[in-house]
Parts: sequence; structure tokens; C-alpha cells
Amino acid sequence: MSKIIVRGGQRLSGNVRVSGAKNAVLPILAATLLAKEGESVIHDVPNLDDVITIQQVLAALGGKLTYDNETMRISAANLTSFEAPYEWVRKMRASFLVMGPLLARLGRARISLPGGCAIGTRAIDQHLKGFEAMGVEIVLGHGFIEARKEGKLKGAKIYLDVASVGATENIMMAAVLAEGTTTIENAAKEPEIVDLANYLNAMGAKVRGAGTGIIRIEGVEELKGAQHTVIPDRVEAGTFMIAAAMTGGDVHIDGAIGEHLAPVISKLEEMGVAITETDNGLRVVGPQKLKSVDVKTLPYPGFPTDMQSQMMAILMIAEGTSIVTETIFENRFMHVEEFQKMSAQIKIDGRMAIVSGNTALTGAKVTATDLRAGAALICAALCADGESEITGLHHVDRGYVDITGKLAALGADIHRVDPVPAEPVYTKVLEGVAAVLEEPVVVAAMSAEPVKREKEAPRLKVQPTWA
Ligand SMILES: CC(=O)N[C@H]1[C@@H](OP(=O)(O)OP(=O)(O)OC[C@H]2O[C@@H](n3ccc(=O)[nH]c3=O)[C@H](O)[C@@H]2O)O[C@H](CO)[C@@H](O)[C@@H]1O
Ligand SMILES: C=C(OP(=O)(O)O)C(=O)O
Repeated sequence: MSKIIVRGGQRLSGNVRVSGAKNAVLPILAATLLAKEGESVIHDVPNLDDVITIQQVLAALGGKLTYDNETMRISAANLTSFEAPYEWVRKMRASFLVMGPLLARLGRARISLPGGCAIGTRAIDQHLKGFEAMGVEIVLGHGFIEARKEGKLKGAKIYLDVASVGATENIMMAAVLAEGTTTIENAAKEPEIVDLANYLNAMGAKVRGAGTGIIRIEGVEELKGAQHTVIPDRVEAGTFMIAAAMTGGDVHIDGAIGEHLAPVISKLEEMGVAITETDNGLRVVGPQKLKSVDVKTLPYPGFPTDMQSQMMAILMIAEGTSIVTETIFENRFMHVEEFQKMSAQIKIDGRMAIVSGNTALTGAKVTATDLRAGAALICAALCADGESEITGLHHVDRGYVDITGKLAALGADIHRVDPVPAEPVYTKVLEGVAAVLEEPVVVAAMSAEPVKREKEAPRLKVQPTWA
């Protein structure tokens, strides 16, 4: 089992570079499927497990991809499938974002139902409501959503009951090739929505109003591949801000965009952290003593739910009691039990967590229960007394590029231990796969490259019920 070992007590200092945003790159890579001709060249693509997953999804749908030095090149001229099976959607919910592009390009999509996940039920009704308003016929059954529309999708006026990030993105991507104009009301306003709209417009789309509550999309005939640079990851940046502040450090976060982090900056400033904007990032200086604050997660521009657990980590060592209210996901307090193993004093009351401050954190063996919980446990371990061992790293690897190396470069006493893969068992599995496929299989193990086969392996084709 992979683990991160941290010995607390080191003050962080120096410069850390923020990678491209996971939550921006995933919809953008899904949107590359919309280009009937030309290559898309996407820069600052972070080397994350979620990026490898979406890369495999795109390749299986017929996309041709290469990934080198944080640049991904994608051609999607010849799509060969309209199906996203359970294996992908289970691994990464954002695989569901291929539904909008597939409907726009092929008028068909067969997508596994994403179901709930650790942090909440995570409904998809608003995505489906949007597609149905555009004339798509949707049938649910056997764990799949089967969707089709004869001819082009029709522009529509769609009011979202909740300002869902994913639904806004999926509907935007479906609408860019629709007949007529689509209006999304109560649209999500996150910076990742604006980044997606910028990429779509570079492809030739007509998207207006992204970043506000009303987005208008005028459908166009065709889109072409385009160049785009992904925005820096505001959650990764926010995580380093908290790590710096918790250790009383002095850290420059290279690439962080202040405007994207306004609620995090405000709350940290209220706590006594000094934050200054520089030409290309933010400088964060932790104070001697941190003050407690109350925090409530909200859709952008409110305090991001993806920073809630890291914020809770810093509140544990602030002076006084703080209340953290989670309004986006109903089950996003799983990290509390892990923090308690590190001596935290936190009580949960429904959607509120009451955090007693002034805790002298102690090192412990803890498990990342989700992606941001993992990051929060690392932050806590950085100022805990003694050694902590953090497992459950498959969550962390979904969203942080080399968090261990980046923190070590800032002076943290941190390292990662990965078990050596058991070669004979692995080879045996590959031999088994090759036997089933009746073909040799060559896999680039532990690499960011997509799985390589000597020739395209036969895929299981599942026909939609109406075929
Ligand atoms: C890949 C990606 O970008 N993930 C982010 C995205 O997730 P995601 O796009 O899944 O989050 P949403 O904004 O859709 O979900 C927010 C809330 O709306 C509810 N909902 C959503 C859709 C729907 O059709 N019906 C419905 O009721 C969800 O259950 C949840 O309670 O935004 C979240 C909220 O900022 C972030 O935490 C995730 O990191
Ligand atoms: C919840 C998150 O991501 P996802 O929507 O991909 O699960 C996250 O980035 O914290």
C-alpha cells in the first residue's frame, strides 16, 4: 500500500508552482470530442490519475491522443463509440461529462449511471433535464442512461434548480452545436466554467455570459480543434496557502490567481494570515497565532467545498472555536474521524462541525477518505507532533501533482513510499487479458501514457435498446 510519511514541525518557505486545474482540464478534454476537424492542443494539462482516466475514455471513443510535457494533442475527427461504461464513470464521475459532447456530435450517448460517491449522492437530474429540454430522448435502465436525438439538438431555455457545475458544463457542450440558441439560467459561475467557455469559443463556438448566472449559447454548424492553456488549480493553490499558514511559513504560490481564491483569502486574512498579490501569484506568510473563524461552503463565489477539509485542518490549531457548515455535499465530514486520531476536538451536528481550536496535533496513522480529505490530513500532519502516515493515496493522486515533492521542496519533512509492483502477478494478469483478447497486449505500466496495444483490441459493443 502506498503511503505518505510526514514528520511535523518544519516551517515551509520558498516558491511552489501550481499545476493546471483538474476541474478545468476534465471538461475541456471532454469538449475536444466536439471538433469534427483539426487538432486541439491543450497546455498545462496536469499529470493526474483523473487526466489518465479521461485520456483513456477519449481514446476508447475514437480520439487520437498524445501527452508530452504537460501538453495534450487530441484529434476527434472519427469517433467510433458513444458509450462510457461503468469502469470509467465509477473511477471518475467527471467521465459523465462526455455525454454533452457525444450528443452534440453523434446524437447518441450510452453512459453508465455515476451513482453516489463518498462525499454525497451527487444527483444528475439537472444534466438530464437540460438534455431533455433540447429534445433528447432519455431512457434509464440496467445502470445505464441511453440517450438519443434524431437530427440536431434544439436550443432551449433551461433553468437549473441547483447551480450545478457539471450540469452547466454538460449542457454548454451539448448546446454549442445545437440548432438555435440555448439559455442556461441559474448557471454555475465557477472559473472552470469560464475556462471551458473560452476553449469552446476558440473552437468556433458562440458562448456568452460564462461566469455569470445566465449563459447564452448560439449553436454553430461545426467546431474545429483549438489551442488552449488551462487555468491554474485554485484548490491546489488554496491547499498550499493553508499548509504555509499552518506552519507559520513564508511561501510564494506561483500561478495562483487571487480573484479565483477571494473567499479563501478573505477567511485566511480574518485569521491573521498575511497575503499579498505578486506579479505572478500570491505570497502567504503565517502569523504567530491564528484566530478562529466560521466558514460556510457555497457555490462560487462563495467558499469552495473543495477547500472545506483543508480549512478545518487550520481551524483545529487556531485560537477559539469555529463552526464549519457544509451546504454542497451532505457527507463531506468523513475527515473528522481521521482528524480525531490526531487529537482534534471536533463535534458534528448535521451539516455543521464545531471545531475546538488550540489543539496540539499529534502524529497518527490516518486514511484519506476522499481527495481533499487526503490533502487536509497532509496539512495537519505538517504541524503535528511526531510522525504521521497517510494512506488512501489513490484519492490524492486524482487531484494533486506530486504533492509530496512540492512540499518537500518547501522544507517539509515528507516522503512517499510506494510498494514495488509484484511483477509475476502483474504479468500473469496481462497474459490472462491477452488470452481473452486472443492478441498480445503491451502495457506501459505506471506511466501517464494511455494503455498501448499492438493493435486495437476488440471492444465489447453494447447496442442501445432502440438499435
Ligand atoms: C470535476 C469537477 O469539476 N468537480 C467539481 C464539481 O463537481 P460536480 O459538477 O459534480 O458538482 P455539482 O455542482 O454538480 O454539485 C453540487 C450539488 O448539486 C447537486 N446536484 C448536481 C447536479 C444535478 O443534476 N443535481 C443535483 O442535485 C449535487 O448533488 C451537489 O449536492 O463541482 C463541485 C462543487 O463545486 C466540486 O466539489 C467538484 O470538485
Ligand atoms: C470532489 C472533487 O472532485 P470530483 O468532482 O472529481 O469528485 C474535488 O475535486 O474535490
